[in-house]
Amino acid sequence: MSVDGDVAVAVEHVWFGYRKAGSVLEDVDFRVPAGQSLAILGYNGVGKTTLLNLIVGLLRPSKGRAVINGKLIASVREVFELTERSNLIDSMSVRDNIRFRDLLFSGQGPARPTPGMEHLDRERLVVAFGLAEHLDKRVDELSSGLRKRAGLVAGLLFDPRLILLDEPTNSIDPLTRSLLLDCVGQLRGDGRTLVTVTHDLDYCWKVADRIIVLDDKRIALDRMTHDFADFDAFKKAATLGRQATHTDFGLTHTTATTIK
Ligand SMILES: Nc1ncnc2c1ncn2[C@@H]1O[C@H](COP(=O)(O)OP(=O)(O)OP(=O)(O)O)[C@@H](O)[C@H]1O
Repeated sequence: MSVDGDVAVAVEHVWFGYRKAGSVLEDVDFRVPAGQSLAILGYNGVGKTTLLNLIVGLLRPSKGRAVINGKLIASVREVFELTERSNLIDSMSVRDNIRFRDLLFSGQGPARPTPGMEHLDRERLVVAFGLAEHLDKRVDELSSGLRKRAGLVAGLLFDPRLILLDEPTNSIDPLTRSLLLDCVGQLRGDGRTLVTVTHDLDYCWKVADRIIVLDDKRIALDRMTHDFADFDAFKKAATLGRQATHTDFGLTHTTATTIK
């Protein structure tokens, strides 16, 4: 089964459910043209991570298909997925994780620049994300922000063409966030295909060409970001026009009632 030439990812009438959670996605259908930066949005638990896992083949649709175009993206090496727990093995150091990836990918796909394994601490990505001093720490000894940075760098070092990011801006500090936005902007400028699952609307506005909003198991909105006049209009659409209402949580002591 083939995919149209310039399509990097095809999600075709996909249905999926977990045994316990029941149906999660119903008839989800879209294509990601090569070189597009797509953001997938939607409220907690709507099925965004599930969709990413269907694309990379970790899950199998009950109906339809989700495929990566093998003509454009020829090997596993060219696909990088940053998962929420990060794509690293906890019990190994960051350096060993990168070595392991290098070993796994050696001989796969067309010749591409490989990270200088002997001088990892001097690799541009490692230096830029401030990882040099953390290379020999075990992943499970890193803070969650450092783990995210390490996961990103370990994936990007191998020059992927299809980059799938699950909540990349979660738990990172403002400086790293701005580095990440810069980095994603450059990857987008370089024609890589990006699919980001996120709640970060500012990230979408800055580095996504298109947003898909999932709601109630289906695609509720599929729009190009340049279609919106300004960030406020974008934000309204991306949140499906819903607004938080004021809620009294009963946590204040402004009333003089005491429990006896
Ligand atoms: N392994 C699993 N087994 C059973 N149910 C699951 C599993 N993973 C996710 N679910 C359920 O499927 C639904 C979709 O989960 P998913 O993680 O894809 O949502 P999400 O949109 O990424 O959420 P969030 O924004 O909170 O990260 C949720 O109801 C979740 O509880």
